[in-house]
Parts: sequence; structure tokens; C-alpha cells
Amino acid sequence: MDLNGKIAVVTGAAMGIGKAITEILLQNGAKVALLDVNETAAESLMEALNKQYGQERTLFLKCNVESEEQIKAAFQKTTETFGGMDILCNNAGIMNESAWEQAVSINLMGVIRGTYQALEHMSKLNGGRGGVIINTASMAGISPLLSCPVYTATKNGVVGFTRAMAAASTASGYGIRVNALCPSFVQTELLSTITSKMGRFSHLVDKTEQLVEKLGMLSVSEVAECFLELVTDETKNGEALLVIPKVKKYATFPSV
Ligand SMILES: NC(=O)c1ccc[n+]([C@@H]2O[C@H](COP(=O)([O-])OP(=O)(O)OC[C@H]3O[C@@H](n4cnc5c(N)ncnc54)[C@H](O)[C@@H]3O)[C@@H](O)[C@H]2O)c1
Ligand SMILES: CCCCC[C@H](O)/C=C/C=C\C=C\C=C\[C@@H](O)[C@@H](O)CCCC(=O)O
Repeated sequence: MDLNGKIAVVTGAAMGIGKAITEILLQNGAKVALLDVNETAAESLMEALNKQYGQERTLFLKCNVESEEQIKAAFQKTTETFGGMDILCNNAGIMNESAWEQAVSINLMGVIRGTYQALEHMSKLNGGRGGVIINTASMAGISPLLSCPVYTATKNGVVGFTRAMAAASTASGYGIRVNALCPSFVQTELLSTITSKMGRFSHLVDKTEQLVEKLGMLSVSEVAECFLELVTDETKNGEALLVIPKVKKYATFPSV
């Protein structure tokens, strides 16, 4: 897929991985609707992006992915403003084992809400032109992280939902590829606040920090490059791309 002139929506775009994904999309010629709950961070980012790319290629829409109505309105506004949707990155996510129901609502249900709303705009069965959906999962979606079982469950759910949606899309003729991006530890705000977010598993922080030491730390740019591969390589559908410092591999799953 050539990104020139394509229209992308990124959730959780104001910071971290979502910000880097937004930037690489703009660098490759796409227009981007940035969806986030953090207006302050988003407006500061928009000021910088407008200076670099011009005002006509970006749009910020305050949107909480816990709300189907807000997602619906944001996607409608994106289509009205830019003329459609070609790419969706369901990236918004949190880690909070104390507020675990909110983590499920954002990390897993937010991906489902975004995907189903995107079908209304992207599916060839609905007059769309097809496209690609990338879901930001995690290495924890492939290999369990002992200190955050609910986070692990949400990311496993994202990987499973991605693979099933990819198969459903092919069988139904939606014309939409669906892939999961599974990074290990990435230097962002989310990772810098984990010690206070492990709830009943806070006694396992040390083990997590040892794992960070062992696996190393990714930059958001390294993750964005892998996102770009999943978006542009039209052979990729139903894949889970595992990204670890110095290692990048497509996950394989047992066939039953
Ligand atoms: N940082 C890591 O180590 C790591 C590794 C693998 C996967 N991930 C995943 O990457 C994604 C992005 O995480 P990050 O590390 O960039 O975190 P981050 O906290 O730096 O950024 C997350 C962004 O999402 C936004 N957001 C949070 N809840 C939202 C909601 N309900 N609706 C809309 N926006 C919301 C935040 O305002 C923020 O701008 C998450 O899904 C996370 O699980 C992170
Ligand atoms: C602490 C939660 C915030 C960060 C979450 C983010 O999504 C990052 C996840 C990164 C990696 C997860 C790795 C899970 C690994 C485990 O399965 C571990 O048991 C693997 C053992 C590796 C080894 O010891 O060689």
C-alpha cells in the first residue's frame, strides 16, 4: 500500500507509540486523524505537526475509546473532513491492574469498538474502498507477563480478535487486512508508571524490571517502523508481529 494521500485514524495518538505512528504516517504522505482523551498533549503535538506538515493533513478529535458514540462521531467527522478512511490504528491502551475493568474496556473492547465502526466506512460491502487495520497488542499478547494478568488477557484478546477478523474479512470480501503489532518494552509514559499500577501484583515489580533488563528497551520509532511494514506489505493479513530489541519476527500459532 502506497501511503500517499491515504487517510488514517490513530487512537491514543497524542503520546508514545501512537504519536510515533502518527508521525511516520505523515512522513509517508498520509493524512491523519488523531484521536485521544488527552487534549493538552494532543494540542501541543498538533501545533508541531501543523508547522511541519501543514494544517490540511491533520485533524485532532477528542475521543474516549470506551465510548462507541464518541468513536462513531470521530470516524464520521474524519470521513466528512478527509473523504474516507483507509487505515485504522487501534493503539489506545493502559496498564492498570487495580482498574482492571477499565483496562479491559480500553485495551480490548476499544479495539473491538473501533474495528466495528471502521467497517462502516472501510468495508467494500458498505461502499468503502477497503484498507488495513493495525491493532497495537503487545509481546504480553503472545507470552504472558506475570505482573499484569489482566493486561496480558486484554492483549491476548487483541491478538485473537485480530486473527479472527482477518479471516472473517477475507471470507466476507471486506477488502480489509487486519494485523497485530506486538512490541516488548517501549520507552513511553505507560512504562514509566508501572510501579503504581500493578495492584495486587506490586510485589512482582522487581521481576518485571529484571525482564526489562533482559529484553532491553525499544524506542517508539522502532515500533513505528514495524507498524509501517504491516500497513504497506499487502501480503500481511492476520499476522502478529513480535518486536523485541534486535529481533523482529512473525508469531506462529499451533494449528488444530
Ligand atoms: N510502552 C510499552 O512498553 C508497550 C509495549 C507494548 C504495547 N504497548 C501498547 O501500546 C499502546 C500505546 O501505549 P504507550 O506505551 O504509547 O502509552 P502512552 O501512555 O505513552 O500513550 C497512550 C495514549 O493513549 C491515550 N489513551 C489512553 N486511554 C485512552 C482512551 N480511553 N481513549 C483514547 N485515548 C486513550 C493516552 O492519552 C495516551 O496519549 C497501548 O495499547 C499499550 O498497551 C505498550
Ligand atoms: C509491565 C507492563 C507494562 C508494559 C506492557 C507492555 O505491553 C510490554 C510488554 C513487554 C514484554 C512482555 C514480555 C512477557 C514475557 C514473559 O512471557 C516472560 O516469561 C518471558 C521470559 C523471557 C526470558 O526469561 O527469556
